[in-house]
Amino acid sequence: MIETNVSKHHESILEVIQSYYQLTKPRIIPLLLITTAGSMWIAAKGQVDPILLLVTLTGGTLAAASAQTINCVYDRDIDYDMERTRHRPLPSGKVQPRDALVFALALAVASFSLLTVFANLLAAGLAMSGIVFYVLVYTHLLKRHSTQNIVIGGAAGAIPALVGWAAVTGTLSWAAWIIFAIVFLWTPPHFWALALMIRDDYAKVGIPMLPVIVGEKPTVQQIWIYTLVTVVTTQLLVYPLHVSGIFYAAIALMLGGLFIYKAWQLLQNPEDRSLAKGLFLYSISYMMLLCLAMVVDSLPLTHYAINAVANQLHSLVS
Ligand code: HEM
Ligand SMILES: CC(C)=CCC/C(C)=C/CC/C(C)=C/COP(=O)(O)OP(=O)(O)O
Repeated sequence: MIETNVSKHHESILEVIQSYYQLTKPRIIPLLLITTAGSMWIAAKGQVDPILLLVTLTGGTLAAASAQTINCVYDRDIDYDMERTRHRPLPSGKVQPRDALVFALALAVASFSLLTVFANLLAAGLAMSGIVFYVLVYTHLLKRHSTQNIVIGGAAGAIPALVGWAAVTGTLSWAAWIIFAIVFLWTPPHFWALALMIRDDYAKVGIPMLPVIVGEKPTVQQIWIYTLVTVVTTQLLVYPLHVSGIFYAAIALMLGGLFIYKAWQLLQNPEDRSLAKGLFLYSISYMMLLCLAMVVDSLPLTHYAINAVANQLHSLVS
């Protein structure tokens, strides 16, 4: 009897923890952290202090979790009406809105303190501005009112790249803004590909996502343009900025080529949902591998290997 009660108690604690965990929309956070890491490695020229890395990624996680939790509180009405989001902790009644807000505040305070003490005030301030931008500009001002919601709101998702750069250098340089721009420009193809697949859900609750308002063809045209501009922007780190080298340039071109190819296929068949799904899934691998290439390219070992190969080639030719 006692045993049953104890195990029930444990089960409910676990359920509560799981509900709070779900409030943070945890599946998106790793990719935000990968962009932060890519930025940190370039900023540190391949030699990142492991403690600073840990602190920055933890602070970034706490800030993103806070932002997502507040978004869950704000959007609990429409989340209840959409099939995809109905089972989230607030619409399903597992967590009370007030408790979720206290949780979000605690996460934000923890993030700000950690980043201020162990990184710097600029990194901490940027993380907080990410929360404010995502909640105020995207969730409150734009999401329900403009077809440009995710274009402008997408800036919030690009802020972690600035946080990473700031944590390492204490300032923001051109390169930091280029990495910001890469994530910013990548967001419309990433999200609109998904929105093409689930536009009926958004239409049902009156969210003016681009495919709901203008239809498939103009949406895929926009996706096409943003994809091209994203791929061109990735090369600015190589030229004129010279912060990344030949390894990154080659990988970014290959990944970009495939991104363009998939966007082109969709441009030819705007109503094909499996192509939209393919582009959405690829957009995630694309960003992950692109940031990984930034990291590998920045490592001293990579410079060493590329110089060795270049010297070999040189001696073969001469
Ligand atoms: C305003 C900007 C953005 C919007 C509106 C958006 C929206 C979405 C939505 C609705 C999903 C589906 C999630 C679900 O099924 O619950 C998704 C998935 C995802 N997003 Fe975004 N996204 C944005 C920006 C970003 C950014 C900046 C990143 C990271 C750099 C990102 C990373 C991901 C990942 C990794 C997934 C897949 C999650 C999974 O495995 O289910 N997103 N996004
Ligand atoms: C530095 C810092 C704290 C940055 C925060 C950035 C952040 C949390 C970006 C997330 C972007 C995102 C996945 C939006 C989901 O849209 P949605 O909420 O409209 O999706 P839904 O339809 O699933 O609710």
